[in-house]
Amino acid sequence: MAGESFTDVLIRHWPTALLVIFVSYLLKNRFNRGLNKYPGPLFASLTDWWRFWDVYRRRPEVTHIKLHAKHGDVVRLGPNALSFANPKALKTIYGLNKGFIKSEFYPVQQSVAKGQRLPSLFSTTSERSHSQLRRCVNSAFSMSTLIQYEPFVDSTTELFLSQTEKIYADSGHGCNFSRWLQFYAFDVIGEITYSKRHGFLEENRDIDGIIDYIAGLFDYVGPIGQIPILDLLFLKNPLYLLASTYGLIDATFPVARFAQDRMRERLRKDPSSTETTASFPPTQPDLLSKFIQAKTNHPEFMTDTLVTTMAVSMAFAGSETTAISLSAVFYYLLKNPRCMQILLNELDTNARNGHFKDNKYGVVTYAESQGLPYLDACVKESFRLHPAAGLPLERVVPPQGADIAGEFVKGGTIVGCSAWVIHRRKEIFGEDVEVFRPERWLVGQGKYVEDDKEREMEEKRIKEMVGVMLHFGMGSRTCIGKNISLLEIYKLVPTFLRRFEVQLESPDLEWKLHNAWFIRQLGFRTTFQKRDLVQPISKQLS
Ligand code: HEM
Repeated sequence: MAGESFTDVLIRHWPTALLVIFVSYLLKNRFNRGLNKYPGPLFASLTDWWRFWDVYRRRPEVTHIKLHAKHGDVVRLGPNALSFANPKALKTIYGLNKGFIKSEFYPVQQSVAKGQRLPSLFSTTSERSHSQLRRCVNSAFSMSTLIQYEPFVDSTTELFLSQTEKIYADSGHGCNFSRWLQFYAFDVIGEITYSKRHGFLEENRDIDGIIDYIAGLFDYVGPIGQIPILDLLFLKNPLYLLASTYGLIDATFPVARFAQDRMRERLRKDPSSTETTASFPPTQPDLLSKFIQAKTNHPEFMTDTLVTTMAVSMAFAGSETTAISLSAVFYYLLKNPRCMQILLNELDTNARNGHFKDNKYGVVTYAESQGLPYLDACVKESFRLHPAAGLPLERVVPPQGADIAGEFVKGGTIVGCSAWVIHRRKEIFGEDVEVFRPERWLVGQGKYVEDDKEREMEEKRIKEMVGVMLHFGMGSRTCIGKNISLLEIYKLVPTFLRRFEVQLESPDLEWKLHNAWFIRQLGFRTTFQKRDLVQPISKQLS
């Protein structure tokens, strides 16, 4: 034994040595940055595989709600990850200039074209390039620009209505409504971005498998994003990307391919440059034309690759999320016939009073939809109960550490809030947080309020609810496409309900939720019957 070197001892006792290393690793994780003081599942404090497994089982939002109900406002979800349920945490974690950056969860979502990662506005963790890019493209998403996109939404909406009538209402066939709404949302984004629909609605199928591809990617992103380094073994494997760069395999995402084709159609090569300039501007400015304009305005920053990335990320960030939110509004209305009836009354009364201009096809303008308070309450209530993003929006605490809702958290810790948890805070939203009750968004809860003081208090109550809603995120990384999605939702819901009577195929069945970062709904099947469009009284009299 004497004279035996340390290496010899290690080799001879390798099982014990491995065990010691493993236990030390777990203990290091357990006491990481002093996070052992926070409650949560024991396994979560030892390894990120706990949250990987939880997300992989597809209902992590239920776990998060239960954990916060059991342990309170701060729960440990990983060796280096905390979830906050206190709405006071929102301002610190997502507030402007607070120094919190997106975690490594986000780059897992980067798409790939010709072997190159495409860091997008959504997925970049660099605050510097994010703010530069956001400045370049912000105006394309402003409220005042919105009006330019309305004709695109109208044209896809008219197709959606006629196809619904032809394929479902006339035949009496049942419809996978969430899928049908996915086709709608993807086609609208195609039209707003490129003035060209992907063609899902025309053909009633997932063309080039684009929708299933994106769904599969989100299925991947959810769990892999809990241990982001795993991404280097799979989709961002350096060898795979290298092979793709040299054209040995094609790792280009189908949505990226669609975008590249549209870019080629739109652009011509400037002979004096390797970059491109716009050639065939569309008659109606679309997002792509605005991104190309941003390149002309900011040549020092915007490149062709960034223009393509912006276009691709519109489909990634804007289609599934909008489809999910549309499904939620229809589903909750169908499950709550009382609310559906109030909304139908609101639509029919307004139609009789001549509020809507289009009484042939029933398409409601965005401006008209803003005069429908019960519709507004139903949309807000759906966003509250079913926010599309189903995981905490992760951020990394700046190096100096930060005080978050009364807790000092060390720099480098991953922190976040989940909209599914925040939107169920009883002190903000009321005791009945699990109930779909649009009236909570109305002054006086839908009853007439005479007293000014009471009205003021009611407005304050609603403002407080609005202030903590996290469905579009918050702060500098808040959803840039919010106005576009609201344009779609506020137009489609009333338009569709004017034209069709919607029924659940099996009223007693619940839908099934599938949390793949965004929470898709499965098994939401409906039937449609044509409704006679309610006409203005003036027209009926003449
Ligand atoms: C109801 C529909 C939508 C929902 C619920 C939604 C939700 C969100 C959320 C929660 C974030 C913040 C993510 C985070 O902080 O981690 C976000 C960011 C973003 N969304 Fe949306 N979104 C919707 C529609 C859209 C649309 C239609 C587009 C594009 C046309 C879009 C493009 C983006 C982009 C580019 C970002 C990143 C913004 C940035 O970091 O500056 N979204 N969205």
